[in-house]
Amino acid sequence: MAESPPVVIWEREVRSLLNYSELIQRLEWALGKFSKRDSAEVIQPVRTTVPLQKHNGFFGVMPCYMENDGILCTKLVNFYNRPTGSTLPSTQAIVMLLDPEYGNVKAVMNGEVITVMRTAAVSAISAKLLMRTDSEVLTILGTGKQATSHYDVFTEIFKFKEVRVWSRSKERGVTFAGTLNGPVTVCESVEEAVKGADVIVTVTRSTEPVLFGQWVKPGAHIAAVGACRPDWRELDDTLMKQSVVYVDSREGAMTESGDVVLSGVQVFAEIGDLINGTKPACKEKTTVFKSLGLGVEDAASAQLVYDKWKSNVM
Ligand SMILES: NC(=O)C1=CN([C@@H]2O[C@H](COP(=O)(O)OP(=O)(O)OC[C@H]3O[C@@H](n4cnc5c(N)ncnc54)[C@H](O)[C@@H]3O)[C@@H](O)[C@H]2O)C=CC1
Ligand SMILES: O=C([O-])C1=[NH+]CCC1
Repeated sequence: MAESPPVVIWEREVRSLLNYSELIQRLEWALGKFSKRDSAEVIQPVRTTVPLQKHNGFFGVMPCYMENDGILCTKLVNFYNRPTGSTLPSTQAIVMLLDPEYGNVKAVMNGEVITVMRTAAVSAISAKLLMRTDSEVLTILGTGKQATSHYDVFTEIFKFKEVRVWSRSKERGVTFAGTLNGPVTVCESVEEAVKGADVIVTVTRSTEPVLFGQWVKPGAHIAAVGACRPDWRELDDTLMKQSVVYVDSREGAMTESGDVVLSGVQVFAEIGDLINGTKPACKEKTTVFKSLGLGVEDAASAQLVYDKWKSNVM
């Protein structure tokens, strides 16, 4: 009912309502709609970001309206470049689902779970579309929250023979390995971790390149998830220039991605173009999927949480 106060669906409940197979389906659907650039399907501007200079962070506002589907949503997200050793969280978020006709907020949800799960699910979609079918080795660079969700979804939906992980500190790598639901090889250096890898996920808070083209096997697929500011990098120019570059949003990449903007590469396609069949998947080439995170991904995920929550309470 329009007058009811918003329901609050928090961390544990959001986690229990989401699973990767449903999330992947919904996100493929949403990314395909986004790339049609049809305003009745999706209106989603590039995220507005307000610098929190004193705290080395950014406040992001991520609205999205899907008129044909009656979904109106916004995420509020704070993300920080915390100094090493800081115990403060690097991402905090809430997601609000609104009634587009009445204008009220229907639900307020924990946004951290949605953010870690939908980001990992979108990277998995990129790998489904762009990695070679004989891929055997997955490498994850970084050992934070996104590293965990990426490990979970990649090992759930693909069958890699080996998963490797690298952290700047070996000790953190070993601790991280102990938290996972499966085996992983902890590597001492990025070069060792990515040697011969078929799929590489970069989920660091680095602002300088950590992954260099000279180390990457030709034909590998890279899902680059960190470096979400125009002056931040995770990948070097060589890697960007030797790869076919896919993004979640062209406008987002040209505004927010240091790896795209500073290397001067051309974006080849959006992931939604692949889903819609309007651009090809160049699997035989080295491919980079530069992920920045979209409001439409949060909207589709939040609607899924809400639909499942409603079917549980009715
Ligand atoms: N593309 C997207 O949709 C999203 C991207 N992100 C970004 O993904 C990245 C990872 O996020 P979380 O896992 O939540 O962060 P986190 O703080 O949990 O983990 C970050 C990891 O990066 C490592 N790290 C920090 N500085 C580094 C450096 N200079 N070189 C190498 N490693 C370094 C840390 O040790 C840690 O392992 C962040 O940059 C975040 O802003 C977050 C949410 C969505
Ligand atoms: O999509 C998202 O929520 C974010 N992308 C970069 C930091 C947070």
